Amino acid sequence: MTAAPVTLVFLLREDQVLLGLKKTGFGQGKIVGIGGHVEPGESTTAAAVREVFEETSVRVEEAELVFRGTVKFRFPARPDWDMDTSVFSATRWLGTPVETEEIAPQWHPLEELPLNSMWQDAEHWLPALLKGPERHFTVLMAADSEGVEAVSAE
Ligand SMILES: Nc1[nH]c(=O)nc2c1ncn2[C@H]1C[C@H](O)[C@@H](COP(=O)(O)OP(=O)(O)OP(=O)(O)O)O1
Repeated sequence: MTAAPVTLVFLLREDQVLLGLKKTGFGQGKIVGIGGHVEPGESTTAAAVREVFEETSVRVEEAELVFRGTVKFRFPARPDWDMDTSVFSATRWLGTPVETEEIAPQWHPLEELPLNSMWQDAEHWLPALLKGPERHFTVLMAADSEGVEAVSAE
């Protein structure tokens, strides 16, 4: 089965990052990054812009997106959940994040990421992608599709 292309966009202001409490669907109840599926025929950056707007009402220009790397999520017990994630950040946008049906946006200090409330794999890739140069990770999920079996980085 082919992994679905998805995006994550991390808005950065001073020493904070915008995350959100996922209220519905995949990852419900977890604090997650803003993003979602790339639609057929859509570019990755266009999908990133659309998902930020749909989930937070914030407008980001495609030109403001900085590519930070990739994360491949592999769910051996649920191959239909496999995703190939393109990760972006942005420091300029229009508007203030507002709660939507899908996400309650929250600013978090970069030095105090809410890793205990996120997907268990986030600690392995999120701090590195937010801070460092471009990186490429593969996350192999455990059989329960919650724990982490292995993480590799290029
Ligand atoms: N193991 C994992 N750890 C993590 O931190 N984020 C993960 C993850 N597996 C998937 N994701 C993220 C990547 C992507 O941004 C998001 C996919 O979420 P959604 O299903 O909510 O996508 P959409 O917003 O397109 O929603 P739908 O249109 O309702 O499918 O989940």
